[in-house]
Amino acid sequence: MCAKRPRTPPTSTPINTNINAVLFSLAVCLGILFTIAPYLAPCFVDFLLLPTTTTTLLLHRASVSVCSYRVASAIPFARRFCSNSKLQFSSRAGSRTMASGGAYARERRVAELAVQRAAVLTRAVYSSRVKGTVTKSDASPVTIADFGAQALVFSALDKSFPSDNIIGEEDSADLRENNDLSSLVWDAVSTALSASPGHESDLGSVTGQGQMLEFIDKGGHTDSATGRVWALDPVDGTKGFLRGGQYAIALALLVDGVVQVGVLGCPNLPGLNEGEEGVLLSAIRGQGTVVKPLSGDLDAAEPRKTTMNAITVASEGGFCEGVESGHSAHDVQARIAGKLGITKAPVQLDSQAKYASIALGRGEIYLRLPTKMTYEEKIWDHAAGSLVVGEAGGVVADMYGRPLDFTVGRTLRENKGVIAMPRQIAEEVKKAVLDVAVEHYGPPPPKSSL
Ligand SMILES: Nc1ncnc2c1ncn2[C@@H]1O[C@H](COP(=O)(O)O)[C@@H](OP(=O)(O)O)[C@H]1O
Ligand SMILES: [Mg+2]
Repeated sequence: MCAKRPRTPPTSTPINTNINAVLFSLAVCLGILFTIAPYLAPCFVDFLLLPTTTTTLLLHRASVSVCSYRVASAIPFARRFCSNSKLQFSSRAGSRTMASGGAYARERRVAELAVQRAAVLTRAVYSSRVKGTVTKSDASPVTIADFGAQALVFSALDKSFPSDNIIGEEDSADLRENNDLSSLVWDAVSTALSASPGHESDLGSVTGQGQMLEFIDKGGHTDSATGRVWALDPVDGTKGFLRGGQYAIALALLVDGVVQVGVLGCPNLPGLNEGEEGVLLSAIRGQGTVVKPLSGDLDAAEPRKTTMNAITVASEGGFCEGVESGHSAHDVQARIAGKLGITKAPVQLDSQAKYASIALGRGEIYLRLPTKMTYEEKIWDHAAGSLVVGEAGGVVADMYGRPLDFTVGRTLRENKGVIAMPRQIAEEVKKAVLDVAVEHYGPPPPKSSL
């Protein structure tokens, strides 16, 4: 696992920086002009009433001090003006890049392209007989697809955002102990690279097996609260992937512990057009959620805005849950659904395809109640999905109604369970979940003692 990486320098381009500087200066001048104009009048009076009298002297002094105060206050005015105009200044978090599409447009584009390229690999492994499954120390499975997709996405992050930190689900320990498996992963990576040429200036490449292992190990960062941190689940829902069910490639950018960009590639969800398979959802905080087909030229594809079903009572909706009964408590979820008057049978889907489905309006509520209170949800299982739903008009919380806290490292240790639903029914659902949760698991543990 890699050591802590250096602090993130701004990644804005010089052109953007220059534009910002010119606009900032203009705004300062405007601020000065508008704010000191009323106070210039006494100066003219002063000039006209020569020789100077005590009264005009006082007036003059007052106007000069008010003017200097106003000039000073023109700076924050300019800052506010520019930030309202979505022009950005370097922040403590380092930077956000600006492109024609606004803040974080470049991060979203690179993330989409990286997820799409990773999906080429996962799809090939999905339809291959050889999956190279090994069991990790936590008893969960990992495959050629998980390792290969992680190598491809991290090569893109390394190329486009070399100073950013990364939290990734996998590391290369199993591959370093097993050269046959490592060779199979390299075969999959090199095949996917040849099958999806282009965009090397953004996505980089992987030049050999050694570099592949190095890329896989770039995801060992532990501090999720500071600066720019990418969180990746290369194959979320590995059990679903192996079973022939749903899975997702989930990539998110956190800035100072807040998810700003989320991208979900869901190769097995029904596509946007008849006969198509796979969707690519992406969200930038404050800019909504859009969807594109997962295959094809992403730069040419028109992003389609997506919003959740704005139902006003929960009983009108349906809920989805995971397939694995070991990952969420189906019986508790059924009780909550009953309390809400939901009559439709639950839709079971693996992975963050659940977040994607409700963001696409193909369902309304997502319930994930813990099977054991000691389990800590992983940030890569929720970072991208929670923003995709939040920006599609949804609310994501834990079972006690608390917002997900992405600032506490690689897990969501301050939260228990996860629920997501349209904003319009959030209070109703949160209350029902809280009642059942308190009854079943006990009252919410105080923060930091979980
Ligand atoms: N006991 C448990 N409770 C909740 N989630 C668990 C769990 N054990 C594993 N998981 C997580 O559940 C994820 C899959 O979610 P779902 O059940 O919704 O498909 C897994 O992601 P990976 O498949 O990436 O390991 C894993 O991180
Ligand atoms: Mg996962």
